[in-house]
Amino acid sequence: MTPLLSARGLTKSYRRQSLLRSHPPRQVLSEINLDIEPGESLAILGRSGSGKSTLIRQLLGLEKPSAGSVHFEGRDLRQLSQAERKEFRRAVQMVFQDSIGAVNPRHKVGRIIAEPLRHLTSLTSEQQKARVAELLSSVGIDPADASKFPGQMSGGQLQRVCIARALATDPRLLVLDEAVSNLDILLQGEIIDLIHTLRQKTGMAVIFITHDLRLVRLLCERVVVLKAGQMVEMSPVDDRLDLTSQEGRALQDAVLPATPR
Ligand SMILES: Nc1ncnc2c1ncn2[C@@H]1O[C@H](COP(=O)(O)OP(=O)(O)OP(=O)(O)O)[C@@H](O)[C@H]1O
Ligand code: NI
Repeated sequence: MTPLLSARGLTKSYRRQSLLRSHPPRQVLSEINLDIEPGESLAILGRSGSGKSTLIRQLLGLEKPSAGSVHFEGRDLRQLSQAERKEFRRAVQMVFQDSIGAVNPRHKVGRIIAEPLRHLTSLTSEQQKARVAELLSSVGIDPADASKFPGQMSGGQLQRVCIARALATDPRLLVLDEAVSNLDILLQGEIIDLIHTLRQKTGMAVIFITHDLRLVRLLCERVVVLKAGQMVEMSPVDDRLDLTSQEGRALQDAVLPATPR
């Protein structure tokens, strides 16, 4: 089956600006090869600064890689037609870590969630309103809050608004970049149940960027470990989650509670 997304030789360097002298560009992703299969659930682990968000920005066509390519259902992102790009935007949705920065503070919650419906679907405004109410309820927010501004919502509520927005177009791939880590445990459970149900209902694939190995074990079938921009491990996830690479083991040991001495 054709992968949803296929990265080959994905490399990214950033020019380091400095007034005094020019530095050689810094390579932060090196030669990543990764396929995302329809319906799968993949975790991307790695220390802070290891390249997780940079990898996602390349995979989602939000940035141009310095080398390598990304294919969406077999089509090179660089050669998508207008219509194919619109379909790509509809099918692949993302929730960023920083939801406050991801919304327009002057737009009401209902308009924020309806954004992708307006640009990427042909729903009438009545149908959009109904879909927004359905989405708000599905993330545990009162549909009446559609008339609130972001400034009237808590951080956790806003994060759920962003998750609702990402789910608005029934995506085939949802990317969550540390998107539940700052929700309280109860809310995390509700969002994880929602994603689990959606995956069963619609076959939606999910990529979790997370430091939370509990989440990986609960929801993911495969895990990729990044270290300084390189993929150092790709393993299946079973209930034990036994990472094999040195970096994977270090991440695992770092989070397991120290065994009582
Ligand atoms: N626009 C940019 N310009 C220069 N360097 C960048 C840019 N974006 C990311 N980097 C660098 O690339 C490396 C990877 O950053 P990235 O945000 O992908 O890490 P991460 O794994 O998502 O980290 P975290 O877990 O803290 O979110 C970091 O060293 C970062 O400083
Ligand atoms: Ni990140």
